[in-house]
Amino acid sequence: MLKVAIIGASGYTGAQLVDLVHRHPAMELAGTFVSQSSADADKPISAIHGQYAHLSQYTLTPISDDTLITLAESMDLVFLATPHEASHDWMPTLSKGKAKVLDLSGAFRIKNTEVFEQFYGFEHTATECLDKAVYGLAEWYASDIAAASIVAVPGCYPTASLSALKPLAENNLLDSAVRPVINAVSGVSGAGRKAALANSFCEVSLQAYGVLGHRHTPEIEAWLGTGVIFTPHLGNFKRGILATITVKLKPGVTAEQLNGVYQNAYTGKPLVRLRDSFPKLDDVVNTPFVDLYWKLDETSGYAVITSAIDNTLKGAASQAMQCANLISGLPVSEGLVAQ
Ligand SMILES: NC(=O)C1=CN([C@@H]2O[C@H](COP(=O)(O)OP(=O)(O)OC[C@H]3O[C@@H](n4cnc5c(N)ncnc54)[C@H](OP(=O)(O)O)[C@@H]3O)[C@@H](O)[C@H]2O)C=CC1
Ligand SMILES: CC(=O)N[C@@H](CCC(=O)OP(=O)(O)O)C(=O)O
Repeated sequence: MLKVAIIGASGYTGAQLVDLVHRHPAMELAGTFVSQSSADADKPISAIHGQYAHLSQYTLTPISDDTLITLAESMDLVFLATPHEASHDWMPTLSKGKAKVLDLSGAFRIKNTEVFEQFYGFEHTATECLDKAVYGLAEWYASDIAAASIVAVPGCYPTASLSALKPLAENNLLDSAVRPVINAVSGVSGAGRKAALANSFCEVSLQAYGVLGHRHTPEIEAWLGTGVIFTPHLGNFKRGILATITVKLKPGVTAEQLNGVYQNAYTGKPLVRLRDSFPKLDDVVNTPFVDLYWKLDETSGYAVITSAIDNTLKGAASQAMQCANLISGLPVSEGLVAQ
């Protein structure tokens, strides 16, 4: 059995990982951690998340520098489900031993360190780790992930956006003069569990935010290889992301060609579902899938693609588990869906 620890286990994605690791046939959950000063220190996970009321055996232990060293030496896999800066600060210690580290934060997703100052508000100094980190978009970088010691699991909006756009970019179908336009709506769990006025029940009402300046714009652009216009929206629901993406294709691209490109990209990829109608959020909430559907107007060359995911699963925890499977030589969907 692979020995696994989760840091940030009380948060939305961390608790989701507790459940996934607990149910995984080849993994043993050997430690669940929170920050040193956590209000949830020493509580069982069952006391915080009612849906895990059956998991009272996992206690939330405050992390320390000594513990990080021990985890690096003794674990096979460590998941960091922590804020960007905590992941940034801890990665050098955690990645020194035998443990492979899967980081759900944004701290190691982009190679250009200027992005961190501009979009994340901190100076990136963990250069060696950043060099080593592999981007964990599981359907696209599987062989790199399998050989990695540090995986930067993609953000939720980038997962939805790149899953829809990579087949077009990789096959050189995008009209380079027109940026893809991504409009995406996320449930409030995307903002994490800690209280904030903007995310409180009476304040949330469908609204755009981060317009022309969200930190996921440089992440999408870095891994797509082209500029995009990305507009996130906060919706008054708990889970899920629905991204509606408008692209201009090169002259002469046909609907049949477009269908072929998606089929080729995702045949044999069990966690991508190519649909025959536009997916709705309920189709993917509480699942590890990304659902895609598209329509092309051959006359104008514009296509609209819809991508739907659960932000805490395919957008975070289950994609992290796909990466953990790949890094461990297991089938990518092990513990996620029955084949
Ligand atoms: N929610 C989502 O849909 C997605 C989240 N992510 C990323 O995943 C990571 C976790 O997100 P999410 O689960 O939503 O976050 P939450 O806010 O729900 O949970 C954060 C976890 O980290 C712990 N933590 C908080 N502050 C610190 C700190 N300074 N040092 C160490 N531990 C700390 C928290 O516990 P405590 O404070 O009690 O110690 C908690 O266990 C973040 O980097 C986020 O950006 C990525 C994709 C999607
Ligand atoms: C609704 C909401 O607030 N969503 C988050 C994105 C969550 C995510 O993917 O996070 P990271 O890139 O931070 O890891 C946001 O817009 O900041």
